[in-house]
Amino acid sequence: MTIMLDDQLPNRVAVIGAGSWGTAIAHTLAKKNMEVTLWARNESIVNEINQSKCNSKYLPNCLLHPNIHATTSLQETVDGSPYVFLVVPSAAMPQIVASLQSFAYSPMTIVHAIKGFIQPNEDRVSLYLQKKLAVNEQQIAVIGGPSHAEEVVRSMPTTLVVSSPSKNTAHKLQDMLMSNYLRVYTNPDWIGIEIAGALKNIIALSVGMAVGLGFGDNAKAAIMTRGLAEIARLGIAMGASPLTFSGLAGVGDLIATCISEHSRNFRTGRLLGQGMTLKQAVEAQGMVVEGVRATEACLRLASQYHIEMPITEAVAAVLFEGKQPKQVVSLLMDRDKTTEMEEWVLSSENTSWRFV
Ligand SMILES: NC(=O)c1ccc[n+]([C@@H]2O[C@H](COP(=O)([O-])OP(=O)(O)OC[C@H]3O[C@@H](n4cnc5c(N)ncnc54)[C@H](O)[C@@H]3O)[C@@H](O)[C@H]2O)c1
Ligand SMILES: O=P(O)(O)OC[C@H](O)CO
Repeated sequence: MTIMLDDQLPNRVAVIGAGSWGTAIAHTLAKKNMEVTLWARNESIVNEINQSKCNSKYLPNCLLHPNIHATTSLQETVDGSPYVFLVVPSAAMPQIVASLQSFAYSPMTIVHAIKGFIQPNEDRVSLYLQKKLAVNEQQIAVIGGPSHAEEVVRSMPTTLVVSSPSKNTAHKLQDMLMSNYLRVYTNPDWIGIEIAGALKNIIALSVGMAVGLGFGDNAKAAIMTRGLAEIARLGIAMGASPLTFSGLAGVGDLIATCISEHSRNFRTGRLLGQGMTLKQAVEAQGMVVEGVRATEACLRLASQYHIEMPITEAVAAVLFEGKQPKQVVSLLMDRDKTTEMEEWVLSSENTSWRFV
């Protein structure tokens, strides 16, 4: 394996967000000999990380690398760091960005690992960063792919995908993150990676509901497959490459999220299927459930781009219209008959295999 030598990696990096994924990314970078400053908004989490090398709320029973120093000061976190990893829930972004603006932060490279859109305009995170910070697209990168923090922090084999309009940045990130248990691919389609990462959470909610209702593997496979079809339809309309949806950020992350006990989205859906209210099911996680906000954002995007998204609509009916998961099954099963190939007809110039 050709991996960049330690002296070619930055000495210092910053990670904003000490939840599960921010902490796991900080640990990963620290293990590659980088000094990591990790921002948490909560003083008790900062103290626990600095004193006991633990983040017991988000990653219980994990010993974190000593190269991690936590702080509640955002300015201290980013000062002198050429790479800033942004790993907070999408809902926290306006607040974080406003704080960065308050000390006229001018970043070198921002790498985000956020799987959601920024409301009220349903911006992709990279677009939001360009609008709000003094940063051009060459200075932004995104991390996607099937990656539960709980497994990464335990050095369990995992793949990620990184993307940036700057090829150098993508390759640098690949070197910064890659190790004998973490294999990192590059992919030039950062639009597709952002969209796939946000939308798979909606499908995981839906698979969770099906499991909560007692349905079987046929239903899970159907929702994942047709879910991927609707993710790809919207993604392609928004400028993504169709190929990304068959890659790690697409089908890879969809599988990891829809089948895993680690997934907060899957577990929330399952509790909804078992009869809990949305509030109860989300509170039971104690962590972010990005799929709820993504459903709202996705419905607006689907309407803007004139894309049919029946599974997302069914999830929205449960989340926001008080419908029971059992009631929306017929919304999906009783629709007009159709062809499986319709998205390709929409997306391809190749007419040789169309049913026309
Ligand atoms: N957990 C994973 O395995 C994983 C993997 C890949 C991507 N992600 C994505 O990473 C992002 C962060 O998720 P996470 O799993 O680390 O979340 P989490 O729920 O584990 O932690 C969220 C962190 O953000 C903080 N936070 C919440 N609201 C905030 C606010 N308004 N301002 C500042 N901080 C706030 C919380 O205190 C907490 O430290 C999400 O978009 C998620 O989809 C998560
Ligand atoms: O726990 P979830 O549902 O937010 O999913 C975590 C990651 O995105 C899986 O790749």
